[in-house]
Amino acid sequence: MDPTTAFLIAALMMLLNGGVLGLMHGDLPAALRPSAISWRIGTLLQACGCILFAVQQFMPAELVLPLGNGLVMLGVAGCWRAMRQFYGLPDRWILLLPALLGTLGIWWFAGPQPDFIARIVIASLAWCVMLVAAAWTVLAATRREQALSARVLAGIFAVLALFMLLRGVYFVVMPGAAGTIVDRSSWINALTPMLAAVLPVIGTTGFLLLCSDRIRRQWERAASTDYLTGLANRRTIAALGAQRLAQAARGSGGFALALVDIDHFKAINDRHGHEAGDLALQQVARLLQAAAGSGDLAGRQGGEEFVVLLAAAGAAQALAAAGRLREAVRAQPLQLGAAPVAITVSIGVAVAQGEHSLDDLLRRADAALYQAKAAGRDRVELG
Ligand SMILES: Nc1nc2c(ncn2[C@@H]2O[C@H](COP(=O)(O)OP(=O)(O)OP(=O)(O)O)[C@@H](O)[C@H]2O)c(=O)[nH]1
Repeated sequence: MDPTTAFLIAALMMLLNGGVLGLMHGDLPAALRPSAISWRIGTLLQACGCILFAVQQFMPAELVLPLGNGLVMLGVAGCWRAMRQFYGLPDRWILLLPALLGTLGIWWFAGPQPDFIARIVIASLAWCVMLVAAAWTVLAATRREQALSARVLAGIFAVLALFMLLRGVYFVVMPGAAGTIVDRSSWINALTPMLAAVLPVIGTTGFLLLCSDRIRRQWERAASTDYLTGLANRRTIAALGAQRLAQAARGSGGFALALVDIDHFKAINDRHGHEAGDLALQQVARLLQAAAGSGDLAGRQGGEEFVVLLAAAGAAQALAAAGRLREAVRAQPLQLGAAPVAITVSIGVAVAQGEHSLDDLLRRADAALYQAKAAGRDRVELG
């Protein structure tokens, strides 16, 4: 296929893909929309640039080359910006610098000082800088958010950067290979529009997968954690507790459960307001999590009641761990303005003894908690 037709087909594919992303825009969560808009603008600019490349024989070179290259490079900058927005990184005007410098260089070597090789080198460099930066943005983020789609997208950026680099080197090493980028005699010119279409076409699919992966993770997090404290919620505790109970029943590791209840919590709400009550819950959650051992898991059971799954070999170890939880909460009063509010917790502990139901263990811990409350609160009892 000749490069002109290839550029036109590539532009059409880019516009169609941008259009699909546009149709899905309303379904994306508000937080992802700015990034999706930047990606769409990026694909649109690249498509416009490709159309100009396709019709470059019919227009003056000093106009069409800086304009076409400028549009494509700004489009790549748009995709890079989209990635930064996706990962919550700040907007920086410097993101536009490679595209602007590249356009300026191409204008200079198309008009005042015509030089095909210089134009290719400048365009290759500008592309490489932006693509490597975009790949780096995505790869750095995948350390926090491990998504296969992110790796695929980073791979697309990296492969394109490599192609642009090799293309630049090819034209420098083979100076007579072609006179323009739509010259049919060069095989690399036939490949260029196809590879230029990879980012706005395949990359758009990767971008949509990235969005759907982010949405799935957010839903999973929302379904498994408590919205107020960020701890595991009752559903997660039930699932993980049942797992650990089964492991303990098979003899692989001891397991105990601590049911932690804030003392006189209603009084905090009544005296200082519901918001202060929420702050108290958040503080207790933080302290329990910090005091829990590496193999333990703290969760919010509901209201002012927490559960800590303890990797404890026996009653003595479980009581010691629960004692540390109680001390940690007691040691840090809630700072509400000038007056610190003392917070204590009562804890009921139950050690797994071959039960097969977490509810049985919870019932024992609840009975122990009742004893702790009845015995004056701020204490630990074994069930
Ligand atoms: N601020 C706030 N309060 C909550 C939340 N969930 C439950 N509560 C309140 O927690 C209080 C629980 O009070 P009670 O069950 O009487 O227990 P208590 O005052 O802690 O007394 P003891 O457990 O006997 O020491 C009620 O006033 C609930 O309204 C919440 O998410 N935020």
